[in-house]
Amino acid sequence: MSARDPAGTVLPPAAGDATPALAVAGLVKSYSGRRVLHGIDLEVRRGELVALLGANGSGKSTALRCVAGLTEPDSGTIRLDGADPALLRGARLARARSGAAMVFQQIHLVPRRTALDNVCSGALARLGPAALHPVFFPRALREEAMACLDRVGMADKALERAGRLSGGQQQRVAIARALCQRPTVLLADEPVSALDPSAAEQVMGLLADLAANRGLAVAAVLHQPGLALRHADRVVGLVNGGIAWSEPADRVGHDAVDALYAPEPIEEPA
Ligand SMILES: Nc1ncnc2c1ncn2[C@@H]1O[C@H](COP(=O)(O)OP(=O)(O)OP(=O)(O)O)[C@@H](O)[C@H]1O
Repeated sequence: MSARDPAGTVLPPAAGDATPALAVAGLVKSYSGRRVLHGIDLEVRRGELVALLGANGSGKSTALRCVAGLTEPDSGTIRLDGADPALLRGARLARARSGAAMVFQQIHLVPRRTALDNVCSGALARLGPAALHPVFFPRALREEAMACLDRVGMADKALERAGRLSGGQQQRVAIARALCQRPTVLLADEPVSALDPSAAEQVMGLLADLAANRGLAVAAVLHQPGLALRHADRVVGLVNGGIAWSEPADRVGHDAVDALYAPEPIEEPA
């Protein structure tokens, strides 16, 4: 079990804690008989931001969705904090699953509700369906949600309706909502694709900060190699459902990035 601060955020591990927050091995997934993931291996440690790059259809989102439990893999193992959700049932399964929170390009806040109420709903997995309705939000949850908003620099917008916030602000609120789930692993699927360059830099800086200073393990699918190289600790390149390379960000060369997006050679007729 990871150590947490009073607001529930994971703290950096004690020296010597070798269990990766996320360990994926041999992940295989097919849709309608067509294999789209060919045995993915991926580890993300607490304190680390890993960016996944690859062309459209290379399997990045499918890999994240398998980790989040939104898609069932054909085979392979996924361990969250050392536990394999596929082997768990009931409350233990729910606890393991809530260890991985996800944010998306489409932010999916409830626009009529305040930022604070949206963040409180991140506790749904812990508190049950009652957490869906603001009338039932306990005071301690509201305080925790405020701490999460503060962490993403949005405390001053807590009582603003979510629909009135800018795209970048909404994504920050969505990240705060994910934090309110008290995850160890934060999965971000194209978190900045809908944002302007300045907001994208800020949100990526926030994700890097949550990894470096809050001990979260962050895996982010990105379509902007520059953002990946600037903010990630490690970059993983996917090609056709397989991992082509995995390197510390400061060792990734332009050629390796360009190769991910090279068009498939057109086969000449015989
Ligand atoms: N629900 C689904 N049903 C059928 N095929 C799917 C489904 N989801 C994804 N695929 C297919 O799986 C392959 C990998 O898709 P995936 O969305 O994981 O790729 P991606 O790298 O995230 O792409 P993009 O950058 O375009 O979002 C694609 O060929 C896609 O068409």
